[in-house]
Amino acid sequence: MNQSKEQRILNFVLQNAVRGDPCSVMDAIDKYCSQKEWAMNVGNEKGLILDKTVEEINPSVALELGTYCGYSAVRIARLLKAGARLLTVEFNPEFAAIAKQMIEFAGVQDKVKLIEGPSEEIIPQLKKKYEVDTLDFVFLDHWKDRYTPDTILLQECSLLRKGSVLLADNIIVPGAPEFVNYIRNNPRFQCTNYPSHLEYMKVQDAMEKAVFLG
Ligand SMILES: O=C(NCCCCCn1ccc2cnccc21)c1cc(-c2ccc(F)cc2)cc(O)c1O
Ligand SMILES: [Mg+2]
Repeated sequence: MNQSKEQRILNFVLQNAVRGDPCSVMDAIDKYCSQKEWAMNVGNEKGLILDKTVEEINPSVALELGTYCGYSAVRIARLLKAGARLLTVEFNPEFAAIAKQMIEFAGVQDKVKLIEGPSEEIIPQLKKKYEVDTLDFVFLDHWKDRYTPDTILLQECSLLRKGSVLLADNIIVPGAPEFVNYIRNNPRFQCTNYPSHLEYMKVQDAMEKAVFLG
């Protein structure tokens, strides 16, 4: 049974990165996906925007929608203070299995809770089943047509508080036009656009930050 691309990425990390060193894991994934096989990790250029946003907020509780191979989960978790945690949601069981191994190899497993399932099912469970009060930070990187309904669902579930920060990937490619329209015209959010490039490509992309005003 021939391997998936995601398994090849994990194997490259296991052979080329240093166990317990998150940066070496990120570097190995970026090296493989820029030189061998493209993959939809947030990458190092947009990753720096993600880093700065996480460092600015210093979240106690963060949510990621769209784990994929775990690149951004490792990227976020490495910056979290003692006792802080990242909940990351992945819909595809194969990707979740790869991400679990990636997160453990990077040594950030104590800060990360990987949850398998669709966001519309998981978000309503966060308070009771996952003991979340409110979310300090949310990274949107899953189905682009779920960014808006899930942002609405987060509000309906009282998971956002004054100052909660959303950061959305792929505003240009593949694009999230409905989300951009929703969030920029919503008086309860203060938005900032961060032009960048599609991971590993010379193609324009952007991230959108939205601060919930309560
Ligand atoms: O599609 C993208 N990501 C989403 C993958 C599927 C998410 C599924 N999923 C995960 C959790 C979850 C929870 N609930 C419901 C569904 C859920 C994506 C695509 C591109 C891209 C692709 C081709 C191209 F030519 C250019 C760009 C680049 C990116 O950076 C991306 O992020
Ligand atoms: Mg993305």
